[in-house]
Formats: sequence, C-alpha cells, structure tokens
Amino acid sequence: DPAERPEVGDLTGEEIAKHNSSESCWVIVNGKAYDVTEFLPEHPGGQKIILKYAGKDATEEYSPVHPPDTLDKYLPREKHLGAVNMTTVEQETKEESPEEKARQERIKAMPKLEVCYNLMDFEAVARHVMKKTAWAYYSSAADDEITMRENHSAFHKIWFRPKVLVDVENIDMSTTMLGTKVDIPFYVTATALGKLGNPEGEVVLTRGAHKHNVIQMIPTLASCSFDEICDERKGDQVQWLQLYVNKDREITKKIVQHAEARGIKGLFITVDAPQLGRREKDMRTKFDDTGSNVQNTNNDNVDRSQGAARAISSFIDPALSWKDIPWFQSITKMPILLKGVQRVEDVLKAIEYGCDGVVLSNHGGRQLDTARSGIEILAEVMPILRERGLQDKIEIYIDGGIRRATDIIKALCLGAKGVGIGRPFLFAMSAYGLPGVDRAMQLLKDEMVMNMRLIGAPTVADLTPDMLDIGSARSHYVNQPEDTLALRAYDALITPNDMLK
Ligand SMILES: Cc1cc2c(cc1C)[n+](S(=O)(=O)[O-])c1c(=O)[nH]c(=O)nc-1n2C[C@H](O)[C@H](O)[C@H](O)COP(=O)(O)O
Repeated sequence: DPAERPEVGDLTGEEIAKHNSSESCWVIVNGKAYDVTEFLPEHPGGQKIILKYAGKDATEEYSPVHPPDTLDKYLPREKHLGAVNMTTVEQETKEESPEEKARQERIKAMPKLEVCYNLMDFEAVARHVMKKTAWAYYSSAADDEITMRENHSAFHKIWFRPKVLVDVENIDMSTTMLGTKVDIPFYVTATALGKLGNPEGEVVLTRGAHKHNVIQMIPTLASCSFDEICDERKGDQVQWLQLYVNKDREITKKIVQHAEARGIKGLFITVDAPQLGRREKDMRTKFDDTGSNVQNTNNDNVDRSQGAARAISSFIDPALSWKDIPWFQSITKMPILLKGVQRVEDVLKAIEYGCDGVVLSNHGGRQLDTARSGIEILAEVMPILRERGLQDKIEIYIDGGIRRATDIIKALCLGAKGVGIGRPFLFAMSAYGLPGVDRAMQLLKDEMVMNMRLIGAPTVADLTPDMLDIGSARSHYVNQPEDTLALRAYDALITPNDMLK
C-alpha cells in the first residue's frame, strides 16, 4: 500500500528512468514519483508535455502551472509511488540558451525599483526581464487585442469637471466593498498562474494586499493552492474567490463550500468565459516548447483550438446559465457576484436573480475582442439603475485597463463601488517581487490623494457623476480604413507649381 511506503527516498532515478514511454510513464515531482500512464490521455495540456519528462524530474515545468495539491487531489493513491532518492536522479544540465543568457543580462541591468513612477513602468520592465512564456501569458489578449487597448484608452474619453475652493486638506479614500472597509477603492483581481511570473506565486499578492488593506480575489487557476493563499492571510485580511464553474457540479460545490469554510467573503462567478479567448501571443510562445504543442490532434480528447490557455481550462462549463444561480444560492451564504457582465440588461437580470453584485468586465480583453470597456458599460448602466431606483440594490465593480488613480476616480464618480486591477500587479510582482507590488499600490495611493485634491473631492462620497464630462464616452475610435482618393484630392489636382503657371 503506497501509504506504507517509507518517506525516505528508496526509489532510484535509474528505476524511474525505465518508465519513460506512453506504455509506462513515471514522473518525479517535488521528490516523489508518480505513475501517470493512465492519466496521459486525460491531461488537459496534452500528452506530449508529460512524455517529455517521462522517467525524469518534471518539477520545474510542473510547479508554475499546477497548485501543489493537484496530484494529491486528482491522482489515485495507488499511483503515488513514494519518495525518490534524489541523489540517484540525473539532473539535466540545461545548457542556458542564448535567449536565457540575454535575459539574465537584462535582469542585471534592470532599473531600480525607485525609478518606477507609475503602473506602466512595471510593465515596461517586466517585458524585458520575464520569461517569454510568462510575458506572453500575462500580456496577451484575444484576437487583435483591440479591447485590451480600448480598456485603458476608454478612460481618456472621460474628462473631469473639477471643483475649486473646496477644503481638501484631509483626503479620505477609504470605502467598503461587500461590507469590508478598505483603505483604497481597488482590489487585486483574479489572474491565473502567478508562478509563471514569480516562483512564490499568488501569495506575494496576498502579502501586498495585506500591507495596503486591500482585498485579494483568489483565482480558480492559481499556481498556489487555494489553502496556501488562504493560509497566507494575516489578521482580519479579506479575500474573495473567483470561480470558473466546473462541468462536474460536485467539484464546484466542494470548492465553494470549502471556500466559505475558509472565511472567503465573496464568490465571484466568472460568466464571460464559457471558452477561453484565443490569445495568440500565448499560443505562439507555447509552440517554442515542443512538449506543449496543444494544437496536435493525437488521440486525446481536449479541444486544442485555443492554445495552452484553453488546455488548462477544459473543465469550464459552457452550459452555465441563469438557471444555475438559485443552485449557487442554495449551496453557500457568501455574497454571489457575476464577473464579466457587459450590458445593462444582464445587470437588471442579476438584480432579479438576487445577486449581490457584478463586475462589468471583458476579462482584460482576453475573451471577446471588440467588446466594450468596463468604464463605458458603467456609463451605460448607472443612469438606468438610478432611473429605476435600483442603484443600491447591487454593488457594481469594473475592471480592465485601470492604470492610474484618475481611472479609479472616474469609475467611482460614475457609481462603481471599486475597481479590480490585474496585469500591473502581476508585472510588478514578476519584475520586483513583493517590493514591486508594495510600490505599485503605494503609487496608486499617492495618485489618489493628489487627484482627489485636484478635483475638489475630499472623500469617496464626494465623487459624483457631475464631476465628469462623459460626452464622448461612447465614441469608439478605431483606425478607419484610409480613403486615399479623398485624402489626396487637393494634392492630385493642384500642386505648388500649378499655382506658379
Ligand atoms: C492578466 C490576466 C487576467 C486574467 C487571467 C489571467 C491573466 C494573466 N485569468 S485567465 O488566465 O483565465 O484569463 C483569469 C481567470 O483565471 N479568471 C478570471 O475571472 N479572470 C481572469 N483574468 C481577467 C482579470 O480578472 C481581469 O478581468 C483583468 O485582468 C483586468 O484587466 P487588467 O489586467 O487590465 O487590469
């Protein structure tokens, strides 16, 4: 019985190396051996990536993508072969690629943290110091990435109407989100695979969130296990859970009820990803790594048409619909919010179904390209809720493209309770670790104080719709195809020389 196998490594590398094919496939993860032969065809990431490490130590490739308790949770006990005597395992001396050498040089030359003055600076540094696959996964968005760019540029279509001669000596930017008092109206939103950018993963964000008293939304697809992230919480720190709903509702029920038992204060059901978007940057880099060519069609049963991101999310249920909401309300007392709502009709429906809130979001542009920005949808939603006296019936959040405190302030003026921020904290964590996350959050706090002073609003309650001019909020400027005839009319007919004749 594997449970009786001694913890002291008695399996040798030589013995494990014999099981290096699809007929018999053993791998080592974190000093323990596992027989994954029967699991091969079910692996969401395809067989090739596992076979690449058949008979070898797969820990380095495995850890950034899988929470540490994955094998305990999903691989039958009899396949756990016991501890390995790692001194007998031949470690592959990975010849550092020229690309990796160059990356290490860039890391040595990277700017000091103090040089980062805004959230975009972290992205600029991260781009050059992160591993290519990690950069591609975090920075990518769907199709032509128009929505990702629109998410940020949409804030530039909204202008302030500042008040003057208001006493703004004392600024109070605190607010409450789902009843939790926070020091600044943003939360760390759910972004998957934290260990791609930082070996410690999402727990780094937990520490940063604690320091600044902001809420962290734990992703379903975190690299750290859910319990690791909960255990990292300090004092009365608050966390929420972002949920991808599993086709197997029993698994979902277990996750939700365990989260409630662990003191999670909000359940955010992601509703904009019945299938993950097609993120081509992510797909391209995945092809550099022979093992993870998930486009291959060999006899496994997972849709590979959307690249690796799709592969790690094949459990998501595309059949999720409004009729599931009562079921969720029957299995948990946590507040239930829908993350990824993109039209006022669905906000009204969420109120009808008794949801506690929505996040107006397009998933950071990673799903439906040319979907509208969160701030534009907010500008559509709030006047209608106010007209119907429904604005206090539900908490409205937005996320996507928030990079400045002025973006946060615009969202609050329009009526959002708070905003979610994703990539900036990932890039800060990937480039500078916890100090980076800490500085990013502090920069936003400093910007908030300054900008609330400059628009004449000392508290969050003073951030009201009349502080904004949203006249052009709905204009979508995307490069129009050039009409060369019209553009050249004058040049074609009359040239300077003609004038001299
Ligand atoms: C950047 C990023 C975002 C992800 C994300 C992973 C990354 C790297 N992932 S994803 O792999 O499936 O797409 C998630 C996720 O797990 N679940 C989710 O609800 N949103 C996911 N999002 C969307 C995120 O919660 C926010 O909606 C989005 O990041 C906000 O935009 P900014 O990044 O511009 O702040």
